[in-house]
Amino acid sequence: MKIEKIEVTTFNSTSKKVNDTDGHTHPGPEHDTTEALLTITDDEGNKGYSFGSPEGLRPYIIENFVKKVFMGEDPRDREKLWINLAKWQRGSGANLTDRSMAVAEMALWDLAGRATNTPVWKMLGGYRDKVLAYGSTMCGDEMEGGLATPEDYGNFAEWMVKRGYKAIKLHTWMPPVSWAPSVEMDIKACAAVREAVGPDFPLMLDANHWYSRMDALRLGKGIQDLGYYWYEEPMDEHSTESYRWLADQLEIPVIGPEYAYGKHHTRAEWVQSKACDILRVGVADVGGIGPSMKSAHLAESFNMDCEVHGGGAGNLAVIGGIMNTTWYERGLLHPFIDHDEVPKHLNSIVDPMDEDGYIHMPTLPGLGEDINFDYIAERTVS
Ligand SMILES: O=C(O)[C@H](O)[C@@H](O)[C@@H](O)C(=O)NO
Ligand SMILES: [Mg+2]
Repeated sequence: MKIEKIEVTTFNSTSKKVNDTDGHTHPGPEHDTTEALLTITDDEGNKGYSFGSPEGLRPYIIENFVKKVFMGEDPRDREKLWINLAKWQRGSGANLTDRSMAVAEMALWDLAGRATNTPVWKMLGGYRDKVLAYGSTMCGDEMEGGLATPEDYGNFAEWMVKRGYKAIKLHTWMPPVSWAPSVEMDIKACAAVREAVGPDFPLMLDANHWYSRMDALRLGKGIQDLGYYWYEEPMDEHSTESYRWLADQLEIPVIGPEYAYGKHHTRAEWVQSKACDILRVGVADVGGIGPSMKSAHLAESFNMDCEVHGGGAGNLAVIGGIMNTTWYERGLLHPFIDHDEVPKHLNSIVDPMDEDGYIHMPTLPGLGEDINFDYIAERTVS
């Protein structure tokens, strides 16, 4: 098997989500967008697919990095190809991102799964065929009836419990909301949710990223008193020592890192430094499924859980292949967003949740995405 073709199909679609000036996602008016599909084809006609952004898969990235490393190589040699791509990253002038690496690497996994009629989560070890989901809210906003007040969070939590979620994570208010960040308001929102769901329901807080140590400690103690299950990303994650300092002072488990650069190497530093009680990894954050599995296995070696950041086929596959995890992050949710609505470029969502709150691993070969190729072909722009 030899990689013969690497193509990016950019196509028109629509979205009901918009990003604020801090990059956080919120509901918005339906608008046109462009998406991108990477296709890798080998000399036996096997194909692997992976969705990404047109910017992350732009010709400069594909021609100068992905093709240089992948073309002519055996698509099954994922570790060799990923390492060689990672070596290019250092000299790429920050053009080759972990997220772009992840899209390219996941297309290799998808090709291998489709070629052998095997779901990727089974190739990764097939540890579980279903996983409980937690409802992960969007960041707070100032929308009437949205996530604008602690009561809004409490009401939405009641809805999520009725929908079947067995845990809930809040993302509270962050800039550019005019008065955010606010430790007091974060604690009020967490208290309203605790009140809404009762004393034993698992709750987590994913805070503002930019709090100071003292504010992060104050907030951590506040949610600790409310019996929260884990505390996530209250400070800039590039200060490992700040998280070691915080974790040392709190009973509530501190989880991370989510977005700190450095892949599985950074995660090794966090475990070694005792900067987290639960490790965090996501395919987009560390460059794909391979480095995610390395991170999860690292945590396992320390009897530590590793909770996966974000939804989607790649993260779900990692969860299906590892023992030391409990949840699938389903979201980001909002009262104005129907998470069960099927994106137009798919025939079905990859993470339907049953009435008991479980996501079942996909049965399709490869990553398991049920791609609507006709829709993509009809709206291809390049
Ligand atoms: O807006 C963001 O920072 C991300 O969407 C983030 O909130 C979300 O993916 C997350 O932190 N999950 O844990
Ligand atoms: Mg997070």
